[in-house]
Amino acid sequence: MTQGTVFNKEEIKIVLFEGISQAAVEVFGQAGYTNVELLPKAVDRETLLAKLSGAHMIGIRSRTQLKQEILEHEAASRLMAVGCFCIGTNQVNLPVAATRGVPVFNAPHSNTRSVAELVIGHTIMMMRKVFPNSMAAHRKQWNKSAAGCYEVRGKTIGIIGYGHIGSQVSVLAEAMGMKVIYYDVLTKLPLGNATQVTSMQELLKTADVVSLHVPATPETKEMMGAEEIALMREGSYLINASRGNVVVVDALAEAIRSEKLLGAAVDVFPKEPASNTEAFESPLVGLESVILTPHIGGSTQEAQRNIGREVAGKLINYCTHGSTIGAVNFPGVNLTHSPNTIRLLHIHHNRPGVLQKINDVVGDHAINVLGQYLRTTEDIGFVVLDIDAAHGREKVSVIRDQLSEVPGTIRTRKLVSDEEGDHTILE
Ligand SMILES: NC(=O)c1ccc[n+]([C@@H]2O[C@H](COP(=O)([O-])OP(=O)(O)OC[C@H]3O[C@@H](n4cnc5c(N)ncnc54)[C@H](O)[C@@H]3O)[C@@H](O)[C@H]2O)c1
Ligand SMILES: O=C(O)[C@H](O)COP(=O)(O)O
Repeated sequence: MTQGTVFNKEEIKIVLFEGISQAAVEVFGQAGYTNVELLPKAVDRETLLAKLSGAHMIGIRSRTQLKQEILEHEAASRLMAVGCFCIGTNQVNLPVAATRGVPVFNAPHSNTRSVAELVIGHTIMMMRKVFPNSMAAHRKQWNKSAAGCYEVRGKTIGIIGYGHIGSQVSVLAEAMGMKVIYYDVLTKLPLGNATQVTSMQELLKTADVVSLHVPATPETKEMMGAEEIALMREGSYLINASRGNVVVVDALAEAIRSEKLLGAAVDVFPKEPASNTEAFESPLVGLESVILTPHIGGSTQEAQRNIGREVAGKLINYCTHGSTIGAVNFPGVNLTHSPNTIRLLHIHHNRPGVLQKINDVVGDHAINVLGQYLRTTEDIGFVVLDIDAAHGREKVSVIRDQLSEVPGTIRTRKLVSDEEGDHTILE
């Protein structure tokens, strides 16, 4: 019989990469998770593997790539959950994480306002040529001129992707007197006086400023190439604060050089430096009507603090209670305290017969099951069994061992609660 390894909360190893907010460490600490290492930046592959070794949970932002090779590496064998302390989760191979029994959590809302504000800032800065004039002034050159400078009032902003960020850009842009049109693959409720258009082509032909707010998917990869830029109005502007590979950067650079576009603002790039010490390279470097920002759309104190709290909370809920609410690659089961129970988590491939086998194992033992939960996605099944602690840990360990033998099992975990129902020990 395998008893499994017992970990108290303070033994759960948590590594946070990429300068995640101290607020996360505080939230972990308040919940009893004190073994937290906070690294200031993204690390190279070797350091990543070294830090992963023995880690139960890790936190990353957009730079750390958790590819199949990393997730399947021996160093990641203890990895129980991943927190993306940002919105995007495209840096993680989500299906592989799921089939390793590793739920991935993110913060889908916490930095959206920060991005929307930056986009509005970019819009005004571009249309008033603030950056080239400011840089000239720093060189002691006085460029007082109205040439090529415009108010945003009365102009049309075209938003591609009307989700959490796009819709907030819509509200802020309208408050400044802009007309808002948007294109989305889904029918979205228009906020204020915004209007949904039926094709991206229509939007590109109409808008004075085009702002991209789509996720990184195979469909959005290079969705703004030379052909699409050619459809844009002469002398219009493009903003990309979504993901770098949504735009073909060479095509954008060419459109700026030919003055087809009067300006652009770009916060995300197909290739971004892994750390602040690495040089930034892009075909857009040196084009002064392009505002370049180093992927700082969500980089505000407010956003980072909120993200730190939100994602740390989700990881704690998973570790302590097995709750997967908010996971992007896993069936969502909302679990809380359950006094005097031993909770078994069974993660399995979602294929016919697994559930029957689980029930057979449980049925073979005369036990009092206080709660049973099941959620599935297309690929993954997640069963939670709350067993009366009166049956004792030994007996439940036998059941766990048998459940681990069920064909299709990915992973099992055992959480033992105290009288208050806090699952303090993980085996
Ligand atoms: N620059 C930054 O620092 C920063 C910060 C946060 C988020 N982001 C990025 O911003 C993007 C949007 O974030 P969000 O929170 O608004 O996402 P969201 O999921 O709320 O919204 C995305 C919208 O895009 C739509 N969409 C998907 N595919 C599309 C397509 N092919 N054509 C048109 N519309 C499409 C969806 O239907 C959805 O409405 C993501 O890529 C995210 O990673 C960047
Ligand atoms: O996906 C996100 O939330 C943004 O791209 C921000 O990423 P960051 O946390 O690496 O700044």
